[in-house]
Amino acid sequence: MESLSWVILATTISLLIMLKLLNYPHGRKTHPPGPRPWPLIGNLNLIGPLPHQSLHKLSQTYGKLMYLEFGSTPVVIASSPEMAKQILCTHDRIFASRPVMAAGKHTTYNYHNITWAPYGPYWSQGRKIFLNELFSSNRLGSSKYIRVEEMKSLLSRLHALSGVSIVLKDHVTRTNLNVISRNVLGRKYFSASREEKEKEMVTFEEFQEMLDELLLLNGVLNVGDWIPWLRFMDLQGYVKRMKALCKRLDRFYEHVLEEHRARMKAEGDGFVEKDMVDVLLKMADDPNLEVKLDFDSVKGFTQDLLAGGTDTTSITMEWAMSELIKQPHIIMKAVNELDRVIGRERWVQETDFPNLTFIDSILKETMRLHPVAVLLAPHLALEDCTVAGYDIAKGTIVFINSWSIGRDSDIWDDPQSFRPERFLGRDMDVKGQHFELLPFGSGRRMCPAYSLGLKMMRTILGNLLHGFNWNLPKNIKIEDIDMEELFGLNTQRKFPLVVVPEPRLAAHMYN
Ligand code: HEM
Repeated sequence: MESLSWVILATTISLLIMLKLLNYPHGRKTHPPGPRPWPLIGNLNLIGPLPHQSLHKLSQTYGKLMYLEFGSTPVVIASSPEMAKQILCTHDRIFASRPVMAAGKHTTYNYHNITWAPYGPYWSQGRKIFLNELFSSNRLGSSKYIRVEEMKSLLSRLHALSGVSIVLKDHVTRTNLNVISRNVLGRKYFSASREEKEKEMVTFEEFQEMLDELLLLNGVLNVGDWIPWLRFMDLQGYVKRMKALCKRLDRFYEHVLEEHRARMKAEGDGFVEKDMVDVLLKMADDPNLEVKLDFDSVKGFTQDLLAGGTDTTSITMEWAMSELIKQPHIIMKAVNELDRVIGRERWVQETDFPNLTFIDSILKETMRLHPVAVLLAPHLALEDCTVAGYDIAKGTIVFINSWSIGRDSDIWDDPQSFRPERFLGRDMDVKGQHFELLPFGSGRRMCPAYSLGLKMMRTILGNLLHGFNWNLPKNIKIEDIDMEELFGLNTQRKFPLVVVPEPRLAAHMYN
């Protein structure tokens, strides 16, 4: 009896494999060109540890709209401005959802945040809250003092480290996390070191490590997502890690919410929202809200804000400084602009940016070559659709390869070179209207906080260059700076950039 079952199973699998091979491409649908998928694994064998680079190479053979199968899931990759425009603008609504994936389920309270929420009333209400309540120009204006204070504190911290080798990203991340947590949570909930740990439940390093793990797990190719019948085995152990991380993060959010709820209760009718968690908690209490928010929503949204606002900016700063240190003449040009526009007796402010066109070009050039979200976030086709004459079936997962678009020689002269001048006098911004440059995406799912991200990056980069000369540690030469990447939802340098700051302005400026 047992051997009969084995024969039936083997025959069924062979038949399935033969049907798959005979039926490629499927039915009458003409999906975009792409490599022939293998049974069971599809094209996963072609994807290396840096998926955006593997896909970039494949697109040079198969074209700017390419069809693959990851396991049994249909996937389309768009690698040109025109194809990105088709997905994010022409057919924006059809591609406005997110796929169901383990990261959304296990690390964001079962899709209760914005980033992983499927397109629908919950997402659209959350997005409105982000845009109208949390990132409105009024709110960004009234929290400017926090950004100014934290910027000053970064500059004096770096001044105290003059002549010392530092991991630049750690310092910028700390500043971002301070800004974001004061905005979102009302204060810094992290103690500076383990010695001070009794003051708070988590140190800055521990929280940073949790965020790194979160971003990594949100970007990994988890086999169970693509080959559903293997899901239960959790072959790479990612789901186990997601669940463990979620528990640790949840303890932290519970602690934050408990404090906020206690103040809300104590103040009763006189309660006034002081931070974003207050705003969200008040909404969770609102019976008239179109879609009910619960405490998981408050935690999910809070996590979006903390994770979205911290690493994105510091990773971009680290890439910018890595490129600049390799080309000191660009730093000289930037510093000349700063001396001319700002002078030596004040720091760069957010309002200076219309006059700092070269620094702005450095930022754009950094985001062209090193977009943090190299594949944006996955989009899901909600309906069958035709793009550039090809059929894309409902349920297809679409990635926009913004890394590849930034390296396309049809669009960019000498694309591999870091040349900020290419943006001078060119009418191209990063706000989702120019599909050649999409660091924040475009359309309905575009980053809702791009304006905060830009404010932070511009002032940090401007002041790092204004306040310091940057050297490499003695034993490191410019040729030693490699530009290897580590893939994740945010793609960062594989090896952190170590630099030595030397003050450039008079000592009183740093106090
Ligand atoms: C350098 C700064 C930043 C960059 C480059 C960036 C980039 C992006 C990108 C590429 C997306 C996905 C777009 C798509 O799916 O097509 C995104 C979405 C998102 N970002 Fe940002 N971001 C930045 C800063 C921030 C900040 C400061 C926050 C919050 C404080 C934030 C919160 C979010 C959220 C919640 C989403 C999900 C939107 C949705 O699915 O509807 N980001 N961001």
